[in-house]
Parts: sequence; structure tokens; C-alpha cells
Amino acid sequence: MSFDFDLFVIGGGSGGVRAARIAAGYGARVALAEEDRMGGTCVIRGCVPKKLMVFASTMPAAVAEARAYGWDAAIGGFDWGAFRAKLHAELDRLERIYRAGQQNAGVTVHDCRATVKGPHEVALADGRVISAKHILIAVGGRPFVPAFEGAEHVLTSNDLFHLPALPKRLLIVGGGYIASEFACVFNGLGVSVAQWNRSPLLRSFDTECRDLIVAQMKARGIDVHENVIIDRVTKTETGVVAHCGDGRSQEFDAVVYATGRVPNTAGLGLEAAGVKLAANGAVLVDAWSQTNVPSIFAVGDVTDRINLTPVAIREGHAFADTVFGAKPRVSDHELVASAVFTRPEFGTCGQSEEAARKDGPIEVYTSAFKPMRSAFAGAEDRVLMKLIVCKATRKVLGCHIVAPEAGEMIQMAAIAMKMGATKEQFDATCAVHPTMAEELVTMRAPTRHS
Ligand SMILES: Cc1cc2nc3c(=O)[nH]c(=O)nc-3n(C[C@H](O)[C@H](O)[C@H](O)COP(=O)(O)OP(=O)(O)OC[C@H]3O[C@@H](n4cnc5c(N)ncnc54)[C@H](O)[C@@H]3O)c2cc1C
Ligand SMILES: NC(=O)c1ccc[n+]([C@@H]2O[C@H](COP(=O)([O-])OP(=O)(O)OC[C@H]3O[C@@H](n4cnc5c(N)ncnc54)[C@H](O)[C@@H]3O)[C@@H](O)[C@H]2O)c1
Repeated sequence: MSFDFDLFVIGGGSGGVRAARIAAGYGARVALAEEDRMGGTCVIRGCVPKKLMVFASTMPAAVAEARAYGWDAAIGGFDWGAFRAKLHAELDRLERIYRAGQQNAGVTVHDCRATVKGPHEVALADGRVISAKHILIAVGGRPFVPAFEGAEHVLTSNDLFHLPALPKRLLIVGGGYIASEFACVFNGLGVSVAQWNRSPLLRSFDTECRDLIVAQMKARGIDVHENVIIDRVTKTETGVVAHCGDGRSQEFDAVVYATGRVPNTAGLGLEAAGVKLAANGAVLVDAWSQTNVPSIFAVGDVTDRINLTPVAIREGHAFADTVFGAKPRVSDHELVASAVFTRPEFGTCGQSEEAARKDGPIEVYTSAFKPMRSAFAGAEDRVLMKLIVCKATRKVLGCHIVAPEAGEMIQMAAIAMKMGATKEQFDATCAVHPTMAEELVTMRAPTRHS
């Protein structure tokens, strides 16, 4: 049987563009459909614009620090309009690079929505039907806002990069990565920020680390309320009012919901094509990213495994190597490090103390201190370095860092952990002095055992 293409990729985000480019590099005839902007969530409305906003938000603190170091530095007001224009010019530039990458690889790009018609058929929004030997679902996810009265008045993370003006009073609902990062970003930009969540913030992370981060977020002026349930939201002449189950209500200029994300599979035609989905709409795949329909694969957030850009990229690459490169390999989901770009930043790899303790006896090493740079400037910032060590194997099971640039540090520690490094091998590594990271190799006695 002949097909129009060897591979049709639906979704031009992190996972899709990598898979398409690598497959085309192996000589496959590849087409890709993107209904929005090339680059997907990470480039257009996720990691990249978020990180640029993180950088913008840390400038006032940097200037205050400069003054404490003797500089005659002053900071004026923040020009959101000027920053936003520059931000979008940068995103336009990146989108062009992603598009060119596909074109240079020989991928045929369709700028439209695509749906699955059958195991080997894709329908484009303009009515064309295209056949392909393999179909890759890489459609990512979208913000989830629970159903409640007045839900139409709230914003999501997608809206934050397009705000016409910075709100003066902002409520962020949620306690995960997105809510906590944006609470810190807008706080740094001078906005009065409240963050309300139905449970503790950053609940899935190591408790000692999250407690320190939340304490410092509060100390910076973020009005954090945990165990709060919002019943309804109403719009007034002057703003948006959040009403809680306990009778409390408060008015804000804007309310943002960052209450998780859901896979983009609604109306995609997968169930009709026989593809099994999880209850939340995620595409069910095996370790090879293959669905129960042998010609259909899925990678990235749509599979709801680990929803991070580098993971989507590696899943897409492993799929292309396996199916088109005669290099079969599965994507490895063990010891994936990540960073939460709060202030203070959090870098984490492996098990939390709580999770590791459930698996067996551990030693916990911690070092908490005021970092030299901000302490000299008179700031109360604190750093926490933490290693979780398996008593039986001596392997470092978890490394957690609450510190400026923790994301940069955890990337390095993750290499050692991936190699199976023991605590003694960390200790055998000579310190780099004076740094914060040297604590990772100089923690001699455990803080506690279990
Ligand atoms: C605010 C925010 C900040 C984030 N920060 C980080 C971070 O710092 N680090 C990190 O690792 N991860 C971060 N993430 C997560 C990261 O962005 C995702 O894990 C990653 O983008 C997933 O890639 P993907 O290829 O699975 O999907 P996506 O990048 O979402 O791409 C899917 C693409 O498919 C398109 N599409 C959907 N349906 C169709 C259809 N039917 N036809 C055609 N096209 C379709 C969409 O328009 C989209 O472009 C962040 C996410 C958000 C929202
Ligand atoms: N720095 C990074 O690497 C980074 C940054 C942003 C996003 N991401 C990825 O994107 C994913 C999505 O981020 P997220 O912050 O939206 O999700 P999340 O799962 O991290 O957090 C969701 C939050 O919403 C709350 N919530 C969920 N349902 C709710 C409901 N019905 N009512 C009230 N509250 C509710 C939860 O208690 C939780 O605090 C992350 O899990 C992560 O994989 C990564």
C-alpha cells in the first residue's frame, strides 16, 4: 500500500518538531500540521516567554543589590509595553527559526488544524485528507480551569504574555509550577500579588524545600493562602471579585487560574480511530510511545507522562530513531531533573525525603545558610542544599537545591546522579570555593537518619 507520506506529525511543539526533523533526516517523507504558531507551548506561551519575564522581574532586586555593593544605581518604573513588544519580537524570531528548521529538513508544513481520520489518514481543516504510514500525535495540552460560576472572567497563563497593562492587584489561583512561578514574576514586577490554593503550594516537592520557598515568597510580600476554595468569581465596575467557601471575598484587577493542564485530544478523532485514551484525555502509550493502534504514536504533554519540554523532545527523538533510523530506543524517564523558577529558585532531581523514606532507610544531608552575595547586601535570603542518600547502596536518591540559579546547579548534579553516584563519590569531588554549590560535596554528617 502506498501513502502520501511516511510520517504525519500533528502538532508543531517541542516533541513534534524534533520528531519531524529527525525522521526527515533519516530520509522519511514527513508532513506536519500546526494550527497555531510553530514552536508550541514552550516557545510561544511557556518556558521561553516565562523565563524572559523571570529575568525582567529580578532586575529591581539586582539594582538594590548593586546599591548595597557601593554602586550609585537607581531603577525607574517598569515599562511593560516596551518589554512586551520586545518579548513578542523575540518570540517571532524564534518561531521563524523553528519554521526554517522544518523547511530545511524537507518537512512539508501545513498551517492548519489536523484531525485523525483512521490509522493511516489525517484530515486537514481545509478538507484535504492525507495518508501516512505513521501518525505522530504531538498536540500538547492546554490550561485547565475548573467549572464554577464566573469562570469566564478569569485569565490563564496563555493570557499573561499579552496583558494590555500590568494589573495593580493580581490573584493567582493554583499552587503548582505555573502559579508559583508567575506569583514570583508579578511580585518582582511590582504588582500586589495574592496566591490562593486549595492545598499547600508546591505540594508534590520535598516538604522542607517547599516550606523554605513558600516562607521566602511570603517574606517578599506575596499574600499566600493555602487550603482556600473559590466558589465563584464576579465582575464589578472596578475589578474581579473572588468569593471563597469560608465567606471571604476580595477584589482584584485580574484573576489568573493556573490549576493544571489537560491534553489537547478533544475532537481529535482518536477514539473513532480506535486509540485508547486515559480518563483525562491523555493518549495511552507504551514505552515506545506507541498507542494500541500500531501506526499511531504519541509524544509529549498529550501523553501526560512528565510534562516538560526536554522530555517531549527526547520522546520525539527516540520515536524517530526507532521507527525511521533503525536505532530502536525508548525514552528514559528516570531521574529527570527540573527547576521551578520561583524566587528563590528550586532545582530538584530524584526523590523527595518523604518519598525516599517510604522505600527504605535513608540518610538526609542538609546545609542551610545565607548566601554570601545577598547576605553582604543585607538581604535575608536563605539557601538550602539537600541530599537524600540510600543507606543500603549509598546512592544519592535525591538532590534538592533552593538557591539563586538552582536550575543551573541541579543540571550538573543530575549528571552524577544519572551515573549512579554515591554519597562518597560526591564527597571525593573537591569543592569549588567560594561557591554555593560546594556544599553539595562538603556535607559530612547526616542531619537525620531513618
Ligand atoms: C507557562 C508555562 C511554562 C512552562 N515552563 C516550562 C519550563 O520552564 N521548563 C519546561 O521544561 N517545561 C515548561 N513548560 C512545559 C512545556 O512547555 C511543555 O512540556 C512542552 O511544551 C510540551 O511539548 P509538546 O510538544 O508535548 O506540546 P506543545 O509544545 O504544547 O505543542 C503542541 C502543539 O500542537 C498544536 N496543536 C494542538 N492540536 C492540534 C491539531 N489538532 N492540529 C494541529 N496542531 C495542533 C498546538 O498549537 C501546539 O503548538 C511550561 C508550560 C507552560 C504552560
Ligand atoms: N519550570 C518548569 O519546568 C515548568 C513550569 C511551568 C509548567 N511546567 C509543566 O506544566 C505542568 C502544568 O503546570 P501547572 O502549574 O498548571 O500544574 P500543576 O499540576 O503543577 O499544578 C496545578 C495546581 O492547581 C491546583 N488545582 C488543580 N485542580 C484544581 C481545581 N479543580 N481547583 C483548584 N485548584 C486546583 C492543584 O492543587 C495544583 O496546585 C507542570 O506539571 C509541569 O510539568 C513546568
